Amino acid sequence: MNRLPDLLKSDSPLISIEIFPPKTEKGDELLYETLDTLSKFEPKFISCTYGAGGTTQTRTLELCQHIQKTYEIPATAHFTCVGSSRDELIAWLDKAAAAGIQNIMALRGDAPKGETSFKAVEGGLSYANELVSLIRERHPNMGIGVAAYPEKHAECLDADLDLANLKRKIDAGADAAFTQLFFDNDLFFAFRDRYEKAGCAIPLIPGIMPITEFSRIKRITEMCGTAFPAELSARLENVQDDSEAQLEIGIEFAIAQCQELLENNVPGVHFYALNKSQACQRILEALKTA
Ligand SMILES: NC(=O)C1=CN([C@@H]2O[C@H](COP(=O)(O)OP(=O)(O)OC[C@H]3O[C@@H](n4cnc5c(N)ncnc54)[C@H](O)[C@@H]3O)[C@@H](O)[C@H]2O)C=CC1
Ligand SMILES: Nc1nc(=O)c2c([nH]1)NC[C@@H]1CN(c3ccc(C(=O)N[C@@H](CCC(=O)O)C(=O)O)cc3)CN21
Repeated sequence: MNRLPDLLKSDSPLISIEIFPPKTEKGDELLYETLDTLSKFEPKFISCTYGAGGTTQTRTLELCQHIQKTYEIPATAHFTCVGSSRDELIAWLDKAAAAGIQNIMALRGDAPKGETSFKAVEGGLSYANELVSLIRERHPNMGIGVAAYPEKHAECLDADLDLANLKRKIDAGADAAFTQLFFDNDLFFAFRDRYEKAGCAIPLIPGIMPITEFSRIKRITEMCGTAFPAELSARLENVQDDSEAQLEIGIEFAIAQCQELLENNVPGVHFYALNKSQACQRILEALKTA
């Protein structure tokens, strides 16, 4: 009952949380605190990134096991094609399944730091749809999430082509699509219309990143190719030296954003909590009482 297709059958929205493996002891402490706090809201799953933003690939499975054992919340392991041959990918998938992981976020992955474009290794895979096919072939019962880009993936020159590439991942057997983070709901709604018209039939779940600090969000939106509304940017710039005020603006914005999405029938919300608890805690509290 912990696989994505089962989790999606529930009547309540699919609330999920994304974290990343820290590199330092202090980072570990922050993560464990965050998990203690956010697990109380009983998210349907907690996902852990794999080599994202220059972080490590080696701790994803260990942290997923920790989540399942400590909180009895299903974990979703992110997995990418970066740096691995087909045989190495298969070995990791077998290890994940043996570790009790029942859901995988199947990604191509970003180019490693310092490199400008993604290059498959010899005997490796080039696109996420190939990874979805490989998972379906080796582990037919695995729940599979894939990434969707309301504002188009930065490398793809054409929005319709990018949508066709998303459709390939769906046709290969993905169970749900999770969007890149965005701040403009109208962009999401326009994308959802195109997604449905293109015959994409699996649940499309918006990915939301609460703003916690202006400098961090600027760096992350650049990495993700996400538009930042001018009005929001101006409001944050006005309080450049006041981190409390930035956090408050971020929380208020995210609550309103999530409420509008839920009023417009999204199947859930995936939170890019990224090891911070405070903003998500306040947002989840507000959504519960709304
Ligand atoms: N490491 C992690 O945990 C996470 C990584 N990501 C990032 O998402 C981005 C890409 O990953 P995915 O969306 O899974 O990649 P993808 O393979 O779906 O798409 C990558 C690019 O290739 C194009 N493309 C896809 N399939 C194609 C095909 N068969 N033929 C020709 N072109 C094709 C797409 O339009 C896109 O521009 C990366 O930037 C990835 O790192 C997102 C979330 C978490
Ligand atoms: N292109 C792309 N790549 C991704 O990896 C990715 C997306 N998009 N979109 C959604 C989420 C956001 N991701 C992120 C974003 C930021 C950090 C991050 O804050 N990293 C730390 C690194 C800290 C460390 O090295 O320990 C940071 O402070 O930037 C991690 C994953 C992963 N996902």
